[in-house]
Amino acid sequence: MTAVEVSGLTKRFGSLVAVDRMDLLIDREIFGLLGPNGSGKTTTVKMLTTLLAPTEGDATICGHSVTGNPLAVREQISYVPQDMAVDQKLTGRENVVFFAKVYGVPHPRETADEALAMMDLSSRADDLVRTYSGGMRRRLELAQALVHDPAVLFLDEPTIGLDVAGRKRIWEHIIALKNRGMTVFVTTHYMDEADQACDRVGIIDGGRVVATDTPSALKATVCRDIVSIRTDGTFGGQLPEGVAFLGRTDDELRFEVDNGEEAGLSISRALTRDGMTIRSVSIRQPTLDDVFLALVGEQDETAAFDVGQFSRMLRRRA
Ligand SMILES: Nc1ncnc2c1ncn2[C@@H]1O[C@H](COP(=O)(O)OP(=O)(O)OP(=O)(O)O)[C@@H](O)[C@H]1O
Repeated sequence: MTAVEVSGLTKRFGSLVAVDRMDLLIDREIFGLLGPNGSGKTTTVKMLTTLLAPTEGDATICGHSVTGNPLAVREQISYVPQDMAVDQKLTGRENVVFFAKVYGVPHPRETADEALAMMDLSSRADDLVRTYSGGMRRRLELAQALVHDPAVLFLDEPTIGLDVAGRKRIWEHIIALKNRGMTVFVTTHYMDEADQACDRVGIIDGGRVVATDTPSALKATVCRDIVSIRTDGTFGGQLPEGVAFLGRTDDELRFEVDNGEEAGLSISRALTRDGMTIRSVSIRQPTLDDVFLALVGEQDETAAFDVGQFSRMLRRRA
């Protein structure tokens, strides 16, 4: 039975279509839902975790309908939102045991210890959570989510606010859970992490899934070299033959070309002729970020990232 089956899932808020006729099949894999701010990721996760009723369509989790049998769905899933509550005045173990009791797990203490061990937290289990690093708190949240042995784990931005080492470790744990047979549905802003860790990704824009595939298959759709040029000035759009404009982020223009080394020079000349100042030129293979840019288009980096939400997250993890 497919772990997650989404069919025509739609959510409208008044005239706004937040999620538009989504179809997905996800099973025993890490599936990353990627999209800019406001594209419908959280709304999707809320519908799949039975926290929000769809306007149309349905989804099943391990065969149970989110609309028809939400209680059965809840038995099969865990959801770790960005702002999950852990009690800082309790120890790690006390937090996880509390969760195990809430779920009615038969042996809460033993189950909590297993979950803590799985997240490499046994040695710090009796320390107060307020002494934990951000990465440890995130692992504690994962341990809490594991106490009732869910078939499907939903994670909202699991690595946001963590340092590089903390992020790497969280992904190692997520991959280990997948290898134990769990299905993991994750939302993230970090393309490089999705590229490395996700078996498949779905790119959502304006509530519509515009592409679903493995990161390598998606990158293969942008099969040429990428020339990325940092500039000042306004891009006039005049380009040498064979050069396709991929998009821009801040002061960086990206182009898709057959031969990066040859094209880098001719594009630079064309931009200079337009009165632009070239700051740097780099040539590389396509990344998932290029695919995202090609499909979703120009992103305002400040809008694509909720600074207030991020600051609250950092304070919470401090
Ligand atoms: N309760 C609500 N009432 C009205 N509109 C809503 C509600 N919840 C979400 N929306 C709108 O639905 C759209 C999708 O929002 P959603 O939170 O799902 O996006 P997202 O991709 O998760 O964004 P982010 O990356 O910021 O979390 C947005 O335009 C948002 O403003």
